[in-house]
Amino acid sequence: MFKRLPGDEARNLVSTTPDTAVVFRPAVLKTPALVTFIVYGWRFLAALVRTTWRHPVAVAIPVTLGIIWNVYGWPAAASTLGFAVLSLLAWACTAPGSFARLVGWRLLAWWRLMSVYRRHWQSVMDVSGLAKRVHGHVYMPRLLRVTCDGWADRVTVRMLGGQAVKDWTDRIDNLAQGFGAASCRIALLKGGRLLITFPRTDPLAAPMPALPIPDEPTVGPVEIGRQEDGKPLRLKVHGTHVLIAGATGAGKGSFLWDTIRGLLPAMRAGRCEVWALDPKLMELSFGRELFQGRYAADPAECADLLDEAVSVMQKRATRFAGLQRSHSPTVEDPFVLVIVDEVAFLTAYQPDRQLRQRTSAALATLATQGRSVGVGVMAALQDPRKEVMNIRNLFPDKIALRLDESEQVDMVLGDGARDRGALADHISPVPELGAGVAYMRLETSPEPIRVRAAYVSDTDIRAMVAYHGQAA
Ligand SMILES: Nc1ncnc2c1ncn2[C@@H]1O[C@H](COP(=O)(O)OP(=O)(O)OP(=O)(O)O)[C@@H](O)[C@H]1O
Repeated sequence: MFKRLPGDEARNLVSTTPDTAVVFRPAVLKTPALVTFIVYGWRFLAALVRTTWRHPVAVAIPVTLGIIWNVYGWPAAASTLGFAVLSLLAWACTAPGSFARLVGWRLLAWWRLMSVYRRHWQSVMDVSGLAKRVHGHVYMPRLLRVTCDGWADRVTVRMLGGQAVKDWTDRIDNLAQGFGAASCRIALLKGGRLLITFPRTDPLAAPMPALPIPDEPTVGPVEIGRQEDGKPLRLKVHGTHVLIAGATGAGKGSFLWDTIRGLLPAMRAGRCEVWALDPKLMELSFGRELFQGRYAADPAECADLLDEAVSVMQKRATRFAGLQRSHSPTVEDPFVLVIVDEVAFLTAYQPDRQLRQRTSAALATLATQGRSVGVGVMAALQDPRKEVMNIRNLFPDKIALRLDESEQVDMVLGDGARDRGALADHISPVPELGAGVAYMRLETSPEPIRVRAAYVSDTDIRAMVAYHGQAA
């Protein structure tokens, strides 16, 4: 039915309305053969120039081999080809890193471009509604570039004029399924250009054991796990406040214990103190010796401890005023990290209204004034609604573990985070697959990143207590 017919036959295709009153007959215009040749010749030339411009190496190889064949005969061309292949193999075996960077990922990118993205581009754009039809003409977003690394394909796209980033973020599922990936992320590169990341593998699929305790005392970003691209996950705690939200069993405890583990040498050296508020009595009590008396579980004691932190903060602010604008941890003025597990117990579920208000006020004061004087807050909670945690916006860095509802993702990570690919409500509830997996949105980078915290077991916590005790 859709076969192209020569003009003479097309002219005879006649269709009518059901009552045969109106007859449709296609108009056939005869194009001179010369015009057709010129058009096809021009298109061929343009494609040749475009291909040479875009893929100079890929074009140079067959052209060089062709010249050698022509001048010296086919055995010389075959030997050159064999020598080149063997050299590449030797390079790949002896220096796989540089081979992958300079050749391997480029070849893979070309292969993925041809076999996946260019092949399915039109159909995926059409079906997902990203291509537009105006007066019978189809406008297609342009596929500009594909690059690869060990983790993902990164596809650069030019949007259609008039399209918004939201048009694309609304279709991340269509794009991922269309190109055979499990998920995808979308980021704006510059006006009109998007970078779409399609992960090929998942380095976070298996749980990670606890990381070694660092050798050097540091309060700088502490390594607590791995990022989706396989790079180490370093969490900044000094000079910020961190909010961690996740349903029960999502693995919030891992983030708390990994952070304490990373700070342990600094704690032992006296340059960092962790103050623990553990209203559930289940999480931080296990290593309470580490907190050197700054541990509270009873709500009234928690409020007292928070007031003490506020007083430390205010005294420092008075001393620092006019002398320094940022804090460097010392034994005299250590970095104080106030960790609050299940903060909602204190700010929302606490029946004593006065205590509730005192706790909320102290937390808000710390969160607004603490970071420049070396007092940080790391709070964990299950329910991120505003009624439960009305100061969640005071935390510059946010982590969303598995959440029960899709609306909760933006409540934790901020507006638009889920559209940008932070599918925290899709994280698996199976502990081996999903516990400790989270999306992070940092103050310094609005794009959410997928991460997994290492699992700190009870044995690891006991070892941490022993390590800390050695110095005392
Ligand atoms: N990083 C991790 N990797 C693999 N498994 C983990 C990780 N963190 C936790 N788990 C598993 O998930 C279980 C629940 O973890 P955890 O108690 O930390 O969750 P939670 O979010 O603190 O839950 P709750 O709010 O109920 O206390 C743990 O017993 C452990 O088996």
